[in-house]
Amino acid sequence: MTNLVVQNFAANVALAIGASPIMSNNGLEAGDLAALGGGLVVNMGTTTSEIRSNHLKALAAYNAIGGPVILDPVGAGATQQRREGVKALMAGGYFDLIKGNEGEIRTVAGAQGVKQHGVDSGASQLDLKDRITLVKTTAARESNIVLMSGVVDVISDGERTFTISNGHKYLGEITGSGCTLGTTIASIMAVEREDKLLAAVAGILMYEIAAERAGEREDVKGPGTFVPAFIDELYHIREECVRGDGKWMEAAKIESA
Ligand SMILES: Nc1ncnc2c1ncn2[C@@H]1O[C@H](COP(=O)(O)OP(=O)(O)OP(=O)(O)O)[C@@H](O)[C@H]1O
Ligand SMILES: Cc1ncsc1CCO
Repeated sequence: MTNLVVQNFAANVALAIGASPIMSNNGLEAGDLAALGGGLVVNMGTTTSEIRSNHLKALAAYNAIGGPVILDPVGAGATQQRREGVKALMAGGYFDLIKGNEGEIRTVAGAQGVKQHGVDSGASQLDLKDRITLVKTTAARESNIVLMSGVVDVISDGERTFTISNGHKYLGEITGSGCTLGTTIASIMAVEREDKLLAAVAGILMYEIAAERAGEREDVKGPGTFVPAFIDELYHIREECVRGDGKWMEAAKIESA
């Protein structure tokens, strides 16, 4: 259940990595979809009160059978409606993973006075140490996984915390890079059920290493040519995985925090 801006992009990212997307804004069919064994992304990017009620129905359906659910509180710190929306969703069920940029995760954590001017985070207000502490404590409080994306991503399940420094600047110059990172993670969480943090880290690395490969290509001249190259590189990493070739992971820049 993603926003109207990125639906097509998110479906293409899902296909590239070998997942099987279905864009459904109808909470009444969520029970049938949950039974298929996939994951759910609840993305608040273009939410209305009607969409929120569908999100809550879907959340209940996936929670009922333990299917993995991700919350992407897009633009959470930008408007009062979105701040209230985050609270309503978090009170309405369990999210296995909450992901967002700095402004969004600060809002999820309950910080006052966060001022996002759009869906982007804007200039960072926190140093890396404070970002790590915020992510770790919020994950411990919610008993789930929290991912704060950015140039350096911070992810924690409250006990294990990692920073990941892969990615490419063009990810910050296109719409939906955070949203489709959520699509990627949800797809892997649907398959790797034992260790959700491992699933999420694998998704981040696949996504960001594909972005690095795309950004370095000679045919990529800027954000416009980056998007199709990025989808191709996600597809290439998926093909390498299918062949049992895991060399792509040697590019991982991950540290325990
Ligand atoms: N300058 C950058 N260098 C490397 N990676 C980046 C950069 N900017 C963003 N990213 C990566 O892009 C992805 C999305 O992160 P970002 O924080 O930009 O999401 P977002 O603000 O929620 O995006 P959107 O609202 O456009 O969906 C992450 O994988 C992040 O690591
Ligand atoms: C630009 C934009 N506005 C609402 S959702 C979205 C896509 C990036 O999250």
